Amino acid sequence: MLEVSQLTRCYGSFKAVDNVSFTIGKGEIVGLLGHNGAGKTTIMKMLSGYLEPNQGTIKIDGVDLQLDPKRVQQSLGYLPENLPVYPEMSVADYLDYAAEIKGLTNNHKIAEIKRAIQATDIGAKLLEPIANLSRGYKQRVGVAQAILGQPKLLILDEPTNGLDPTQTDHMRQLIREIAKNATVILSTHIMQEVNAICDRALIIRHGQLAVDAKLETLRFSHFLRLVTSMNSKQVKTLLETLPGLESVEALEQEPSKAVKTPVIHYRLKLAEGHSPLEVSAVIAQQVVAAKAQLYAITAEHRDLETLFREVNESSVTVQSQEVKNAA
Ligand SMILES: Nc1ncnc2c1ncn2[C@@H]1O[C@H](COP(=O)(O)OP(=O)(O)OP(=O)(O)O)[C@@H](O)[C@H]1O
Repeated sequence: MLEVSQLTRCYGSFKAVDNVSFTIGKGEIVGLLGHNGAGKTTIMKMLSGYLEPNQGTIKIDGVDLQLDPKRVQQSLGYLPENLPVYPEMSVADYLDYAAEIKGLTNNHKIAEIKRAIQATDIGAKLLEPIANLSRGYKQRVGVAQAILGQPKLLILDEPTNGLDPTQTDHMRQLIREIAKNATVILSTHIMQEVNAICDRALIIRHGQLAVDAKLETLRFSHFLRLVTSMNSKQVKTLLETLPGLESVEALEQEPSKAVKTPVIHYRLKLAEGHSPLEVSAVIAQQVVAAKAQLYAITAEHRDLETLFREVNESSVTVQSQEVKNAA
């Protein structure tokens, strides 16, 4: 659906976006994350055709944005960070104007405006001047103009910026609804946002793509929890030979001999490049084959805030295997 290849953009001698490549499939909701100044808005502006890259290409459904900007722009919707809304215009007039710019005409235009009003629930505000709207309603008007014409790709720059918790909730529901028929890329520096609505995260650090992975992959840490009746000596012997494991740590005291079937918790560190599911399956087989009790084996979950901090403070880079394979 969206193919971005080696995208680079400089402001004077400063490289704001540096050789960024990724692809996004149909129906995905992808979060573009990064600290203030990381380069998110610059990427969004290039994806929307508002800003030209110095290098690289952007293709939507195989069509190059630079070679055929009009055609590509008709299939995308863009909510910019700062809405270019005209304060003196009423909501209805503004949507009519936005629909004309998108090339919509006659009955199709009217039907599309109605659909966008309904989807964003702004029917009660149609005759209000935009200047009188709350921040949340302005944002909804911005989304309404972005979804006119049923774009295949929706680019949302900080869609919940400045919204209160209720408005944020509404906006997230709306994005999920829109994603049923479109691919969505949204920028944010709020990790809960990504947790709440995205399938995948791209983390930008100093203009470069540091992480491109599905959320389910990012949430896995490199640790497994094993609960078994085996004592630590048995566990170490059994698991020593497993290539997928780096270390084993017993988390609880060995029980006294008086207890018939001990229950011992272990934390196992996965070796680099090994999938938690794969290694868990092998461990489960080994424990059962040794005729010991297997009470539980689970992957520890990592919180995304920690990952985000690590990525920004160090040189952590993550490219998940699924994403690489899909590319
Ligand atoms: N028009 C411009 N001229 C010069 N420098 C710019 C311009 N626009 C952005 N920059 C710089 O490029 C870098 C990336 O900016 P960008 O707005 O893309 O970051 P961002 O990740 O969207 O940040 P934020 O989260 O604060 O919105 C920043 O260092 C910024 O100061």
